[in-house]
Amino acid sequence: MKKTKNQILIIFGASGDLTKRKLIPALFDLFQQKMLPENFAVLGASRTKLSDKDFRKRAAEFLPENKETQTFAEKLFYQPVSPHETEDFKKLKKRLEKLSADQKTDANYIFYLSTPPSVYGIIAKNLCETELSKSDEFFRRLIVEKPFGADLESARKLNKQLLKYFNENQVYRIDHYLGKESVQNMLVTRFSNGIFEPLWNRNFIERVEITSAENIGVEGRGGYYDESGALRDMLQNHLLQLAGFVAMEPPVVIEADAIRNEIVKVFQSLRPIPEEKVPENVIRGQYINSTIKGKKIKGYREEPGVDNNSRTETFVAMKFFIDNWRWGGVPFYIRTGKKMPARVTEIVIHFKQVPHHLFNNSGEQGPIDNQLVIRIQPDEGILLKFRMKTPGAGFQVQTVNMDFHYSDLSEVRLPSAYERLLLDCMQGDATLYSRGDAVEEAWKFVQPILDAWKNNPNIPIYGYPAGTWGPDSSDKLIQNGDWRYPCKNLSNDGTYCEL
Ligand SMILES: NC(=O)C1=CN([C@@H]2O[C@H](COP(=O)(O)OP(=O)(O)OC[C@H]3O[C@@H](n4cnc5c(N)ncnc54)[C@H](OP(=O)(O)O)[C@@H]3O)[C@@H](O)[C@H]2O)C=CC1
Ligand SMILES: O=C1O[C@H](COP(=O)(O)O)[C@@H](O)[C@H](O)[C@H]1O
Repeated sequence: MKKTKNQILIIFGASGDLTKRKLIPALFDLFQQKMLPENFAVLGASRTKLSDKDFRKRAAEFLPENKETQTFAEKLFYQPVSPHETEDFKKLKKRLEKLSADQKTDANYIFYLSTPPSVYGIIAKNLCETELSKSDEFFRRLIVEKPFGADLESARKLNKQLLKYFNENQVYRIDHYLGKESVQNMLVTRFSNGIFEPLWNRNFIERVEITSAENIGVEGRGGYYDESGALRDMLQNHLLQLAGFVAMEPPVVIEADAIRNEIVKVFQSLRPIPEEKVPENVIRGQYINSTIKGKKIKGYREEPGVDNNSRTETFVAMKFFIDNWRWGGVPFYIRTGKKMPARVTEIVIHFKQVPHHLFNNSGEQGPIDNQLVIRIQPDEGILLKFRMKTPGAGFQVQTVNMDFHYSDLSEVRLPSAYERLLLDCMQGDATLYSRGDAVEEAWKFVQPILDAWKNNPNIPIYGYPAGTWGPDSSDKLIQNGDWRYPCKNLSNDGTYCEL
């Protein structure tokens, strides 16, 4: 087990939603698992004037009411800081010196940027100018929340700004999908088994399908989401990273740069989709009102903070290719959307047909679809679908499942993505964080789509009733309309399901 040095985590934007809903609970879990260093403190920093006591009270909102919570809360402190006030940063520095001495934490600092991205640059600048960004003796790290830019140009600008004040190896760009256990397991599945890798290429794989469906809507984040949309919010980052893990070559070693080098190579091999080809390769949709199980569900345009005439996509599906030796000619299909029938993220590897169909007229008809389904969430695990003989006379065939669920492992506890990522950063491991060049490559791929939608308002945005699998037009993207629908209990009309 790696050693975690004594340190302080400073959260900018600590009065916000992410801090109380994700960061504090993740830290509490680490505390409970005894994975925090012996001497550790959290210093919340945002403009709202709060005392340590107020901050502890807010932080406890998503924690259980017990003695452990009280002990944990004693590690939480607060300092009002406005990103533009240099005086505040001087006070912050003094407070950190005092806190390090009182809590015996040493002057190892992680600065977590959980504010609107518009102030990331000024915070980095002020940290540098107060000499908090570098130290010969102690580590100084910067975690940057998403979104990392809104397009290629702004992402480049942000990278440039941050790298003026911090070195690349100090910057941890968070993509919480990489912190998911089942995403990391993809590396192990692929590279520690002899059976998958020989098949993992264009000779045996017909297509790859990645779905990340959410049954929730924008949940009070209408203002942010309406400026963003599914392409920026999910596809440019989380889903392309998943594609990177599926498509990458084996890294030389399991270390940050070795893995990140392979991811960048995948992104560099993405075949650009020129603006004029966007309509045939990328389908966008927006949920409209509907009735599910007798309950009326609002359409996206009725959500608070959303423009009544909004043309922001809440669903996007895309077909693309990776032009390299391993994947030449294999289509990748990605789709993500809000207000879909279920919360499910999975990767489906569809294998090619057998060269000759011996059992064509026996039992199940139609093409054989051998699938390896990597379930990212919920019910993390791996499913292999293959055909076997139905017991009895003749050669009737049927498809069966070999199904592994993480929950089958006894005493297994899956850490949350934020828990894993925070601990990694505390230990100086950037493997599961995005590197600047990869983020820019991903934006480079997505940029022509943003341009096409901006420059050509005639490209349709299809409505889809809340609670369905997106617009019908997205079916035309994939061969034979053949998306996998990862659902068990379909409603009578065949559109709504629960896992
Ligand atoms: N919430 C979530 O589930 C997720 C959030 N994120 C990202 O995390 C970051 C924080 O999100 P979230 O906590 O939801 O946002 P909130 O709006 O809830 O909180 C933002 C925080 O930043 C501070 N802030 C707001 N405006 C400014 C400003 N102009 N200058 C300085 N500080 C400001 C606010 O505190 P104060 O006014 O006291 O300064 C507040 O503490 C964002 O970048 C978001 O995109 C990413 C993934 C998921
Ligand atoms: O980054 C984001 O991710 C969430 C989905 O995360 P998950 O871990 O629940 O799959 C999404 O709801 C949000 O819009 C987006 O900003």
